[in-house]
Amino acid sequence: MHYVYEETNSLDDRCYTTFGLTPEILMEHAGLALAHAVKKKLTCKKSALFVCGMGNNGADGIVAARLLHGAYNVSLYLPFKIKSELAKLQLERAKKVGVIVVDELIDADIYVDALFGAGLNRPLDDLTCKLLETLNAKQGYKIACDIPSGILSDLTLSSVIFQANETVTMGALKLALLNDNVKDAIGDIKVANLGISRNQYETPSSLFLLHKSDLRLPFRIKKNANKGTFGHVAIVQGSKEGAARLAGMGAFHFGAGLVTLIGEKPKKLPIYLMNSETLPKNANVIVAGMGLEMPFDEVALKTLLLSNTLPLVIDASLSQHPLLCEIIASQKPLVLTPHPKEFSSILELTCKEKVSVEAIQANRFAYAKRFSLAFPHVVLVLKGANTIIAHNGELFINTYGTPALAKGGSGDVMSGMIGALIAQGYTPKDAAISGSLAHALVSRKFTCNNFALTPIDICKGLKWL
Ligand SMILES: NC(=O)C1=CN([C@@H]2O[C@H](COP(=O)(O)OP(=O)(O)OC[C@H]3O[C@@H](n4cnc5c(N)ncnc54)[C@H](O)[C@@H]3O)[C@@H](O)[C@H]2O)[C@@H](O)CC1
Ligand SMILES: Nc1ncnc2c1ncn2[C@@H]1O[C@H](COP(=O)(O)OP(=O)(O)O)[C@@H](O)[C@H]1O
Ligand SMILES: [K+]
Repeated sequence: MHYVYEETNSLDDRCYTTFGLTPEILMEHAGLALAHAVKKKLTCKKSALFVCGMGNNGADGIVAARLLHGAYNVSLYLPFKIKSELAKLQLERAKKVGVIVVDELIDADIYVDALFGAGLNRPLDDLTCKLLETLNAKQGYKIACDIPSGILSDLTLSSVIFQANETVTMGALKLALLNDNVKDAIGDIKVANLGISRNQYETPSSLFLLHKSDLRLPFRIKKNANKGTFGHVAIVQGSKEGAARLAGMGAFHFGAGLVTLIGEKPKKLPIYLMNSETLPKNANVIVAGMGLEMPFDEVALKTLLLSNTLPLVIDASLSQHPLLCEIIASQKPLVLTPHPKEFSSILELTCKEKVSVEAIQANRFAYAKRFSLAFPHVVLVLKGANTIIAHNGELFINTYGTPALAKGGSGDVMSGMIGALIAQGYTPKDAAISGSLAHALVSRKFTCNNFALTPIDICKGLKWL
């Protein structure tokens, strides 16, 4: 996993004060990384246009244009009067080496957005939005310098954002690139070294971007084993039977030795899933909430969930029921797996905070972090295009999910998978991280049309991870 930062100015400052680097050294490296990314897409016949703003983001673009000029067909477009001293200096240098400055948005094969970066602290005005719209409408490969213009430093968005195929971000990963609402605008992210290795540039952070290598699959190492070795997942069945069945399949396919659905005998049940009216004695985790329609027998459910010490995975309707407060108050090991609407209910129930889904989605990180600090024993899996696993103030961000997962039932499967890992001895936090990663990575394994993936495919795909 890699650290992620709300802001990187303090990391730049540390380079100056601790390592004796200068803003110019950092900028030369930022420009070099940007030039490198442009060069990869430029053949001798192709052209690149650097659209540069008035600040240091623009200055990075000017440096990159200077580095490429002579060997490649590049030009600069500067729609605003240059403000920053460094940008003025870089422009002077670029002109001295003969970089062409054009006075309109000309056609090119590659467009570089170096208009605004980390300094964008208020929404763009109409004129700039129009400029971005025109730029977005152009054919060609699009590269954003540091952050696509239009994403503000506080994670709010302008009405238009540069739509990048690729973002070359300076020094370290920024949280602003990882919110759900910019997933379509950032393209692939590359992190540029700024004259010092990334390890040295970075300081510890409580925010992490998960990597494939963080996935720990529940391989069976022990040879002298039996089904009991791999745990028993109990899944509470609701009136919508299919949901618990999918969770059960997710659990079984992800290595649980035994899986029992608790409730009336369902009409259809995969042959490997068991059914019981009561909690099996050897169950070691309970998964509940999916398919549970109100009203349900609250007293019976409360007894089932709270009259034992088993860890819980709570999903769907239970996120919206007052019983959740008692579950949290019980201090049992607990994983919550809400989507944003369910998380809105959780916040209202537990923090007495009415927060709309839109407000949550605008800054998922802040709400997830606040909740996890308020309830440090709870692991929150806030689902979305980029799922967040929050625990005691730490956020782990999983960006591997794809829209193939946007289908009824895929969340049920993931809750079952997390239950399976807890049953096999993972801590709730590790189970949430590996369960979420496996769920997302499976969606990338299928080469079928992405509209066709089903929750059952997710279960089946686990065997190929
Ligand atoms: N040492 C440094 O400072 C480094 C800076 N770097 C680059 O510098 C960028 C940050 O540069 P700046 O701080 O100059 O900021 P930007 O270049 O992102 O923005 C320029 C200026 O625009 C103004 N502004 C903010 N919102 C606006 C709006 N809605 N409409 C019009 N103007 C607005 C602000 O006053 C800001 O200073 C980074 O994103 C990165 O690309 C890199 O070169 C690495 C080193
Ligand atoms: N666009 C997307 N990109 C990545 N993952 C997605 C996307 N849409 C949905 N998902 C994932 O699919 C799952 C959907 O879960 P959920 O909304 O609870 O569905 P259900 O309750 O029907 O099972 C979540 O894990 C979510 O992160
Ligand atoms: K930019």
